[in-house]
Amino acid sequence: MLDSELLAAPTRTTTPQLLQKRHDLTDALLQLPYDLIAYLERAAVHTDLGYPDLAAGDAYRALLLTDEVLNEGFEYHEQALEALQSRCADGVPAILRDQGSSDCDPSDIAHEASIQCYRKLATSLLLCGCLKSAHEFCTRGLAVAPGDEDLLFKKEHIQTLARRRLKVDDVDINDLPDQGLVRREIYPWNDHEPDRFSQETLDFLNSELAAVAPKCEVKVTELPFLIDVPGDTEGQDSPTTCKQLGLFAKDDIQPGETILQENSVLTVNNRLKESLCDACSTELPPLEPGSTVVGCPDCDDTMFCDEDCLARAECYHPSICDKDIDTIAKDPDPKEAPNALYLLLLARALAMSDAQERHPLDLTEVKYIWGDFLPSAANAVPLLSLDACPPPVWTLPFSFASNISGPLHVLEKMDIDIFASVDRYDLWIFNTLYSKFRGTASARVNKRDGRVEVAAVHPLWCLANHDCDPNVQWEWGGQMKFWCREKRVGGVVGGIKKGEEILSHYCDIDLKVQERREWAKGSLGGWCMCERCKREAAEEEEKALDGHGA
Ligand SMILES: C[S@@+](CC[C@H](N)C(=O)[O-])C[C@H]1O[C@@H](n2cnc3c(N)ncnc32)[C@H](O)[C@@H]1O
Repeated sequence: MLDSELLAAPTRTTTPQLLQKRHDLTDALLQLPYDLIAYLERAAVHTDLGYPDLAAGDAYRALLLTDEVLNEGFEYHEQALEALQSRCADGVPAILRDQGSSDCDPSDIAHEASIQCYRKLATSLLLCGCLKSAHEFCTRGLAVAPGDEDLLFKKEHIQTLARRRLKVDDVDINDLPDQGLVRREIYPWNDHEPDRFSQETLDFLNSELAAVAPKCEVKVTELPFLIDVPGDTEGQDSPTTCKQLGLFAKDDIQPGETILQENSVLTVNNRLKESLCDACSTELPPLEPGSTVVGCPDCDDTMFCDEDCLARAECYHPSICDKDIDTIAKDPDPKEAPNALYLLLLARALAMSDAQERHPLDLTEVKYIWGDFLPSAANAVPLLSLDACPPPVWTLPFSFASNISGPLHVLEKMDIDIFASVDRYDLWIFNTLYSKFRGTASARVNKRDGRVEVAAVHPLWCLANHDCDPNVQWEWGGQMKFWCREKRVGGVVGGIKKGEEILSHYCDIDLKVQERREWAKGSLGGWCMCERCKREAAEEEEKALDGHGA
C-alpha cells in the first residue's frame, strides 16, 4: 500500500484544472505569504502535475514555516501563527486530515504538518534522484515522528535503490547519489518567456548588438537536431532540423578584424581570497600608486578593477553591499565547482533582480537567452516510478542544495523575505534561470592551478552557433571578444562575407573528431554534425575498415 503512495497516482483532475488550482494557490500565497497549509496544498498540486522538484520546494517552505509557528523567537512567528490559526478556524485543514488528528491546537497542527513536509520532501527528492537528501529528510522526520511507517518505508527503499545503483551490500550514506534531474521546460504558467523568433525580439537583440558588434545581426536559422548516441549519426536518415537563433555578418569582415566586445555583470568567481574584480572577475592590477583599482565606498573587501566596473556594479551590488554574502559557494570541493559556479550565477541574477526591481526572468541579460527547453508535453511522464526515477527525458540537473536551500540562503542573506517574495523568487524561476545558464554560460580556469574559477553569461556572444571549422576566434578576459580568424582549419585564408553565419567554437578544434565531439556534446546537446566532423568521422571509419580488411 505504501508503495503505491510513492507513485504520482493518476488523478481524476485534469491538467487545466490542476493548473488553475496552482494559479489560485499561488495567488493565495501572495495574499497570505506565511500560510504553511497553502504551501502544502500547492506541493500536492505540483505532485499531481508531475513536478516533484516544485513539490519539494513547497514542502521545504512549509517546513520552515512550521518552525516559525513552533518557535516564538523566530522572525515570522507571529505571521505564521496567525496564518495557521485562520486556516484552522473551521477545523483541521483537509490536507492534514488523513493524519487522523482532530486537534486544532496550532502547535499540534504545526507538528503534524512538519511530518507531512518530511514525507513530501523525502518522496519528491527521491523522484528527482536526490537520494542522499531524501534520506536526510527521512532521518530528520523520524527524529520528530519515530516509527512513522511512511518514512521508515522510504528510508528502506532508498537503501535498496542505493545498493542496486552503487552495486554494494553496505551503503555508506555519504556515498548516496544526490545529483538529480528534473524537467527542463518553459513552465505552462511562465509568461515571462519571449517569442525568441518574433520581429520584436530580433529588433531588440539587434539594437543591443549595434553597440557591441556593429557588423553582426541576429537571425532565425535552422540547425540540425543533434543526436545523443554515437554511431547513430552517420549514413542514416538525415537528422531533422530545429529553429534557433544565430549570428550573421551584416557586412564583409576582414581576417583579424574585431567583431564583438561584450561586458557582462553576469560574471562570477568561486575564489574567496583571490584578488579578482567583483564585476568582471579579472585579476586585479597590482595595488600601487596610480593603480586603477577602486573599492566599494560602502563595504569592505569588494574591489573593482576600475571606475567602469564599479559603475557597472550599480545594477547588482547595492543589494549585497555589506550583507556577508561573500562566503557562499566559494572555494568549493573541485567536484562541486561547476554547481557552485551555477549557484553563484543564480545569486548574481537575484541580486540584479533586487537592485533593479525587476523580475529575474525579465533581466535583459537573461530574458532572450537559449534555455535548451523541451516542450512540456515531452517532459510529462504519466506515472512516475520510484524504481526508474528520474525519467531519462528529464535533463535539468537538480539538487536540494543548489536549487532549493542554496538560493533561499542567498535571499535571506540579502534580507529578502523568502515567504513574501514568491512572485519573484519561486523555485520554478530558479529552475528556469538554471536552464538558461546551463545552456549558455562559459567557464574559465585559473592558469596557476587549473581549477575552474570563473563563469559568465554573455547574452550576445552566446547567440553564436558552433562549428569545428570556425570563422572566428574568441578570448575572454574582462570582456568577451570575438575576432575574424586569419586562417580557417586546413590553412584556408579567413574572412567572412556579408550574410555568412558567424561560426564560433565550443571545444578545442585542434583535437581529433571523436574527442571534439565528446567535448562539445555537453554544450551542443548531442553529437556535432558540422561538415568537418562528418567528413573526418567518415575518414576515420574508412581507415578502421581498411585496417580490418588488411
Ligand atoms: C549557446 S546556444 C547558441 C545560440 C542558440 N542557437 C540560440 O538560439 O540562442 C547553444 C545551442 O545552440 C545549438 N547549436 C549551436 N551550434 C550548433 C550546431 N553546430 N549544430 C546544432 N546545434 C547547434 C545547440 O542546441 C546548443 O545547445
